[in-house]
Amino acid sequence: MYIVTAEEMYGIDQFSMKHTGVEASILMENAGREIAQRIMDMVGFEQSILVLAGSGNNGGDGFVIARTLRNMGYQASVLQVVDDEKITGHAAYHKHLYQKCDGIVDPLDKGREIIERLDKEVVVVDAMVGIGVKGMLRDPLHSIVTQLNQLENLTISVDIPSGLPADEGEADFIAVQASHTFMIGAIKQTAFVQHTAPYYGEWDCLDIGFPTRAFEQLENERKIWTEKEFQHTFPKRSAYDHKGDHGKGLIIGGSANMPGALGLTTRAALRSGAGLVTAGTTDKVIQRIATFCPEATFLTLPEENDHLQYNDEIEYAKFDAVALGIGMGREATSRPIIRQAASSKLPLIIDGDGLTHLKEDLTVLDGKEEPVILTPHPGEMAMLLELSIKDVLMRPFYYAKKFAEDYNVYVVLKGAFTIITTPEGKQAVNVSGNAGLAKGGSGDVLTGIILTMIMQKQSIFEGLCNACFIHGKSADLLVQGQHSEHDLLASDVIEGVSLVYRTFL
Ligand SMILES: NC(=O)C1=CN([C@@H]2O[C@H](COP(=O)(O)OP(=O)(O)OC[C@H]3O[C@@H](n4cnc5c(N)ncnc54)[C@H](O)[C@@H]3O)[C@@H](O)[C@H]2O)[C@@H](O)CC1
Ligand SMILES: Nc1ncnc2c1ncn2[C@@H]1O[C@H](COP(=O)(O)OP(=O)(O)O)[C@@H](O)[C@H]1O
Ligand SMILES: [K+]
Repeated sequence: MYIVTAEEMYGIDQFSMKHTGVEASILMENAGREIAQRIMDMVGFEQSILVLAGSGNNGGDGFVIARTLRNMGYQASVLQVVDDEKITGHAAYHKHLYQKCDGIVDPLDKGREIIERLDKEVVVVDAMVGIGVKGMLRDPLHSIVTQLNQLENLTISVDIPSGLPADEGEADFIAVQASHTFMIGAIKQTAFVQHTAPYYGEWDCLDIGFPTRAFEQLENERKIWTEKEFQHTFPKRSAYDHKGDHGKGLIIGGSANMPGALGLTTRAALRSGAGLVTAGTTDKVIQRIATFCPEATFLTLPEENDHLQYNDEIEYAKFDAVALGIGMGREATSRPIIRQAASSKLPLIIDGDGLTHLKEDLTVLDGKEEPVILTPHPGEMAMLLELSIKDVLMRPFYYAKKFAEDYNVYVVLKGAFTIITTPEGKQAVNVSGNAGLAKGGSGDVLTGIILTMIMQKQSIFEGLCNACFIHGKSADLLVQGQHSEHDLLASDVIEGVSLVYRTFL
């Protein structure tokens, strides 16, 4: 499923109409009928349904929904939240149809009273404004939305909660707080932005017949990565495989105060299926983590002040990929390791403290031909871009893409919705995972899984998406079973990888 801005959605619309000849009022009929079907799955005959219809095509969807529900025997009526003369075009056509089918339309001047007296059992369908919203809602919509948000009624938004912008980057708005949103044709970008996502409530995205080609012509490819994509792309193993077929990974990091991080990454890489994993770290760290990952091999690296020190004896050629920076600390003596690893001919993952070192000298990426993967959380992304965390959270798609393109790297911007971006700007969002992962060590586990995935027979992009999917799904399956979001530990997430494989493969 594609993730779009408002402008891209209008582009899909125009393309579909131009290239297939489908009419806008038919798309509206499809949208309204699909959503009505979903409402019927949720609501009983005994409940009344009040559709709030606005002036644009979103309101037009509302009239189709009300007509379909009434035809199926439901008690539905429309409160028109704009004056009659504002209803034009396809919305006017569907209003006319609705009224010809004996549909009731209450006018705007009754609006305040109707909403004030609304029984809490009444289901509200919000078809006031869709992706055509411009700026802050004006009255009467502003006051209707304020009123509505104080009620506890089940509220189902059509396409997008009214008032909410479809595009990231907007801070000032007032919007319907929906219980459910049924998006039409494609997922709107703000469904994955931290301060706007909660307005959608639970959501689903419905197909209304836009042709695939309409999505393929989009300049920015943004998709959601779900179990379908995971199952479709995850490489199968052959009966004759040997350990060399599943990658020899090197993990460099660890310091006296953070030995566990490296242990988590190493064990996660092993559990997710790497052929061989070597942890390159100080002798002290090896002593502390060796029993946690008995299948790993170790490479003792020199240290100074309990931190890794640059050394030119690492034989990179023996490995297929490197992950670097985990629990490494920020001592300047460790920094040259980044340049050294970047000059190896291997795919390179830079995580945690490695990103802080990288920021000191981004020229280490110059001319590197093999894939480089950065795995920042929003704080690290902000540090790399010299912005505030608030800026990054406001436009995560834009900033991840900008950095990926500017530096020719893959960016895995972590969070409740992790955004994976290729150097060409293609993006995917992983939605698996839960707040049980908001704990120290979760990111280290992800890095281990990423290392393994990029060494398997799949593209780097697919490998990154699958790694994020596995990591989040492990946490999801574990909190559905013996764990909760409170007690879940990063080390549990490693063991949960088995559950993911057994459930989905
Ligand atoms: N072919 C299509 O174009 C389809 C469109 N669909 C629906 O059409 C919607 C987009 O339709 P439109 O482009 O007509 O736009 P909308 O219906 O989203 O909104 C435009 C209307 O909202 C009013 N408005 C905008 N900003 C406002 C503000 N700040 N305060 C108060 N009123 C404001 C405008 O005056 C205008 O009348 C989608 O969200 C979707 O629900 C669906 O019917 C599917 C097919
Ligand atoms: N609320 C959440 N919902 C889903 N995933 C989350 C949530 N919070 C954190 N995560 C995931 O957990 C990981 C945390 O990584 P990071 O912040 O680097 O942690 P650490 O540095 O402690 O290892 C990321 O993969 C992130 O996507
Ligand atoms: K709406």
